[in-house]
Amino acid sequence: SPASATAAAPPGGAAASADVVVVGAGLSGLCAARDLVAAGRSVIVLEARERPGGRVYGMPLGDGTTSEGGAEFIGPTQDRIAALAADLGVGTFATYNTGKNVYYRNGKRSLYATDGLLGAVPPDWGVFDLQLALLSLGNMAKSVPVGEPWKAPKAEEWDSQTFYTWSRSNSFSNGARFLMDAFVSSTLSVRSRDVSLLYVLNYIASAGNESSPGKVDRLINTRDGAQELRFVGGSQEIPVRLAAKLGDRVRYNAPVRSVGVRDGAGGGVTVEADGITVTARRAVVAMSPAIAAKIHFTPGLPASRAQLAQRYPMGSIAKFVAVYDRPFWRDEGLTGQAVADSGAIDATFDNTPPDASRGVLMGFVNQSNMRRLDAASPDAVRAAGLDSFGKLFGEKAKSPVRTAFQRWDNEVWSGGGPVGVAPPGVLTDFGEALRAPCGPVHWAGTETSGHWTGYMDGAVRSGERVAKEVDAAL
Ligand SMILES: Cc1cc2nc3c(=O)[nH]c(=O)nc-3n(C[C@H](O)[C@H](O)[C@H](O)COP(=O)(O)OP(=O)(O)OC[C@H]3O[C@@H](n4cnc5c(N)ncnc54)[C@H](O)[C@@H]3O)c2cc1C
Repeated sequence: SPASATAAAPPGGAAASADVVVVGAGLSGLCAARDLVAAGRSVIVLEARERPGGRVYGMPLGDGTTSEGGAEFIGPTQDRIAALAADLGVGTFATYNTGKNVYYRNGKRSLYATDGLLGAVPPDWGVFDLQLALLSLGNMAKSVPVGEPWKAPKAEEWDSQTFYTWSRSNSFSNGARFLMDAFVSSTLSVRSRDVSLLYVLNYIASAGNESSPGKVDRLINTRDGAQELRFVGGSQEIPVRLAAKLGDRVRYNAPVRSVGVRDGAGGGVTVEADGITVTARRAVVAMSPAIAAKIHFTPGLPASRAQLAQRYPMGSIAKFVAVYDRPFWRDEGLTGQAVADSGAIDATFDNTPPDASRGVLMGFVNQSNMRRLDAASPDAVRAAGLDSFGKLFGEKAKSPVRTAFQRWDNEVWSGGGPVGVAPPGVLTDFGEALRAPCGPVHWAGTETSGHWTGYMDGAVRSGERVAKEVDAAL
C-alpha cells in the first residue's frame, strides 16, 4: 500500500487549514476530496482508521492474501463506481455463476438453475405467490421518487408499516414469506420486522440509473444484477489507489471528535481530531448517520438531523470465508451460491480469485444470525460457519485449509453494514435531513445517495454530489 496509506497523523496536536475538511476516507469522502481538489480547492481528509476504504476492506486470510471482507460486487447501472474503477485501472471479472445454486429449506437441500424465468429466486412452493408480491413491490416502487421517498404519494401509508407487516398481508404461503425475508436479509442484513416498507421500496427504486429505473431483479440477481462482477485484486484496490492519488492530504489514525461551527466574520468550521486540528471554510461528513452521531457538534445540530441520527441503525453483518486447495464445488456443477433458512450462514458466494489458484467460499452471517453469535468464541464461530458450508456443499467443505471472519457490527468506525436502514416513521419525518447541509457542514455517504443507496456506487455518487454542493457554496 502507498506510504500515504500508513502515515499516522502528526503527533502533538498539529494545526492545519484548508478550504474543505472531509471527515472519513471511505469511498464517499475520497470521491468528494478528489472532485474538490480537481476544482482547485485545498482539502484535508481526516480518517479514523489506519487505512482508507471504510466498508470496503480486503480481509487478511492469514497467508498473505486477502478476500473481500466488506463490499465486493458491482453490476449493471452502477456507472459511477464502474467509471471510478476504470479511471484507477482496476479491472473486473465475472462472479463465478456456472452451474446450479443450492437451496436449503426445512432440513432439505435442493439444487436449482438460475437461467430460468425466476433468475436467482429459488423455486419454492410459494413461488407464484412470491412473484405476485414482487410484482406489486416493483409497481409500488415506480411511484417512489428516487432518493426522495418521502415525496411518494403513499409515503405516509408505506412508512407506517414494516416490510414484515406488508409481506404477511400480501402473501399466504410460507415459501413466499421466507423468500421475502431472505430478500431483505441478503440486501440489508436486517429482518423484515426491522425496516419500513417505504425504505425497501426506495431501495428497489434506487437500483438503477438515470435511464434505467430500479427493479427488484437487479438487486437480487448475479447475472444482470448487483452481484454480477468483482474487482481484480479485490474491491479495496479502489480506495487504496484513490487515497494514494490524494497523497498526504489524507491523514490516518485521526478520528474526528468534534466539529465546531464558528460564527462571525467568514464563519467556517474547526474540526478536532486525535493529533490534529483543522480549520476550514466547509466540512463534509462522509459516513452513515449513526456513525456521524458519535461526533460532538457545537452548537448542536438542528433537531431534524440530530434525531435522524438516533433513528437510522446499521444492519448486523459479517462475512465468513473458508479457503480450500481448489474450488471443489465447481467440479460438482455448483456455482457456490446458496440460500438457507437455518444455520449461521443464510447466503453464500464463490469468492475464488480469478486464477482459481485456490477455492474460496464466502458466507454472509446476517441479521439475527450475527446477533446470536455476538459473544461466540472464534472456535465457535468457525464451527458454526463450517457446519453451514457442510450442509450446503457437502463433507469436503468442512475441511478447509484456513478460515477467516470479518464482523462489522462491532467495528467502532462502521457500527454494522452494509447500510443504515430506516424503521417506520423515519423517512417521512426525518428523511430530508439525510442530505440537507447544516450551515457549513455537508453530508455524504451511501445513505445520502439517490441511485444505488447502500452500495459502493451510491457512495461514489454521494461524494460527487457533495463536492458540487460545497464548491458552489464556497
Ligand atoms: C459486509 C458488507 C458487504 C457489502 N457488500 C457490498 C457489495 O457487494 N457491493 C456494494 O456496492 N456495496 C456493498 N456494501 C456496502 C458498501 O460497503 C458501502 O455502501 C460503501 O462502502 C459505503 O461507503 P461510504 O463512504 O458511504 O461509508 P464508509 O465506507 O463507512 O466510510 C466512512 C469512513 O469514515 C470513517 N470514520 C467514521 N467515523 C469517523 C470519525 N469520527 N473521524 C474520522 N473518520 C471517521 C470510517 O473509518 C470510514 O473510513 C457492503 C458492506 C458490507 C459491510
